[in-house]
Amino acid sequence: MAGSTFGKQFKITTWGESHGAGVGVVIDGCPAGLSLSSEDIQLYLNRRKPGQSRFTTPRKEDDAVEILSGVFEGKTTGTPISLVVYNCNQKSKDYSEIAACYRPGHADYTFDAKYGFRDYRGGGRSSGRETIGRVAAGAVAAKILKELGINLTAYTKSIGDISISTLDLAEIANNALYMPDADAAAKASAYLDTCMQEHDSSGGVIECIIDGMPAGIGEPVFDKLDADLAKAIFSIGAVKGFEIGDGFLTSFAKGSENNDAFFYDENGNVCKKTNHAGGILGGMSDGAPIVLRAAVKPTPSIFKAQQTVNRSGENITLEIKGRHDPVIVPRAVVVVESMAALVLVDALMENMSSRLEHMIEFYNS
Ligand SMILES: Cc1cc2nc3c(=O)[nH]c(=O)nc-3n(C[C@H](O)[C@H](O)[C@H](O)COP(=O)(O)O)c2cc1C
Ligand SMILES: C=C(O[C@@H]1CC(C(=O)O)=C[C@@H](OP(=O)(O)O)[C@H]1O)C(=O)O
Repeated sequence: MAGSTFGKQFKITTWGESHGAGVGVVIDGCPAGLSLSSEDIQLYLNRRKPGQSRFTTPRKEDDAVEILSGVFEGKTTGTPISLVVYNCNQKSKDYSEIAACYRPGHADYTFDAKYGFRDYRGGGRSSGRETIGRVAAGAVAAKILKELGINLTAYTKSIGDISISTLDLAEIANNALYMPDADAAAKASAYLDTCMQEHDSSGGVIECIIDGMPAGIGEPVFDKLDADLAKAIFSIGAVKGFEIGDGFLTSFAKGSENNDAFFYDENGNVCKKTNHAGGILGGMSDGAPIVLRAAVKPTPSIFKAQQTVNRSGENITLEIKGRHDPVIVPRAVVVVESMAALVLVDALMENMSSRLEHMIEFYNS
């Protein structure tokens, strides 16, 4: 199975299945000298782990991370960092019927079409559990970014048609939905309760704001910063839409409305009066905050009866059993933040070879 490796300089390979022994990641290309502990990583994993509230899968996992390599005396050594989380609460019996049929909206059919054989337990490799490796690596990337004064903040922007109308950052960690608006969180919770009573699920939108990114990061043409971010975010299961800045809304605007006017601030820095571009122009950061959004579809495994087919050529009615997220959005907030962090670290590393004068300065210093 190819495609489990992401990044060029700061490279990650995730591995593992939802009902296998465990899941994890190998990070290759992390610079030596970063202070790193399992607690740094655990803080991120705790935001993603199952069983956090009535709006997450009831599967009980601590998702406790172990650092197997690459860290010595509390600091990264520059060698591969291997991180593991053991699976402790698999209930594979729930998947005995799914082994012989295809859940609408999940990857069962396409896995069978490709490989002719699949680990059907818990969705195998296509489980949301695969994102543990991404988040563990994202925690390391975010720590590097912090050293450079770059900070990422992600939150739930909407659930169903209930959107935030305030951006109270202190509120994000106060509600189970990671919404920066207590009123919207209360309304969204009531909506999700109704969805759950109806044995249904909901989608929503995640927004991520990145502050402190210097201008000029990202490679023109194929490796544009926005293109790399799009690939990173689209690689998360259940993500069906991606936007930078005004995104799809730019199609309704006129050039005079959409262009962000430049001006010099009192220190002579180039600034913009608005940020419709979402912090990226020509595939390179423009110094304004990078603003991206991901649209997340409703959880495919719902308890409502659904029409599908089995592997014996029959049309059947499927009633899924098991433990599923009634909404993926809140658990995916930290996954989006982590994937964005991975892209930014990689782009910053790539950029170190963009100017001869920088190389001379570095090697002669
Ligand atoms: C954090 C996270 C949790 C998820 N939880 C579930 C779940 O409980 N049940 C489910 O059917 N799908 C869940 N998914 C979504 C599936 O993994 C995803 O829909 C599936 O792999 C098919 O991929 P696609 O939706 O991108 O086409 C989750 C995804 C993520 C990122
Ligand atoms: C356990 C997690 O979420 C799982 C994601 C998932 C899916 O199909 O994506 C299906 C369920 O798997 P299982 O039936 O094996 O418990 C969720 O519980 C996790 O993300 O850590």
